[in-house]
Amino acid sequence: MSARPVCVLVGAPGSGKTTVGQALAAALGVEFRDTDADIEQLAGKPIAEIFVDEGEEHFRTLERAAVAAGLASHAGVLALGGGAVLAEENRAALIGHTVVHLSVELPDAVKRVGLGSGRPLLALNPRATLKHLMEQRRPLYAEVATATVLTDGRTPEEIAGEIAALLKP
Ligand SMILES: Nc1ncnc2c1ncn2[C@@H]1O[C@H](COP(=O)(O)OP(=O)(O)OP(=O)(O)O)[C@@H](O)[C@H]1O
Ligand SMILES: O=C(O)C1=C[C@@H](O)[C@@H](O)[C@H](O)C1
Ligand SMILES: [Mg+2]
Repeated sequence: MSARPVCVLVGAPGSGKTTVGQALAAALGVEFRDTDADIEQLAGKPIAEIFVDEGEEHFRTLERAAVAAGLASHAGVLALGGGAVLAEENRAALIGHTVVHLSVELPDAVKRVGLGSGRPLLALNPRATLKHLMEQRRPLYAEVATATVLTDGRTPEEIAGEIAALLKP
């Protein structure tokens, strides 16, 4: 069945895509879907294990397929993995969609991801890695976003409420 998401969420690790996405979907009364969870379900193992067993390139291949499938078939809120915007194919696929960038600055992102457990790219030195990832990706999130919502110092419910208001026709 063909459908399109009411809202696609992008942002750095710890920006709250999964947490805010679930709150937003509940507020709108629609389903929530997360490409990271789709990939784990398809692969039958956690993302951290995919990185160890098959490598990041293989993960990115699975991610491009999960992004394309989600954009083509999910009618609710769709959260993308933090690195999905790195692929030109994914950025092109997002054109024409309602894409909200959950922006976060380094201090809040570090607090939220903690020691980076379950996030293979952040396993070593989470603060320095996050700083680098965020600098590299900020222009890419801005490129695909149709709106940017600030998340620092705000609760997931407040953020979801702002996005829900933005989505009203
Ligand atoms: N606005 C917020 N305020 C405080 N804590 C938050 C906020 N948003 C998310 N968190 C917490 O930060 C952690 C990371 O959030 P979440 O997993 O939703 O981020 P994400 O953007 O989906 O990350 P990833 O890219 O790794 O999937 C969780 O423990 C969550 O409870
Ligand atoms: O920032 C990233 O590159 C990633 C973020 C997560 O959502 C997962 O998609 C994976 O751990 C890679
Ligand atoms: Mg997530």
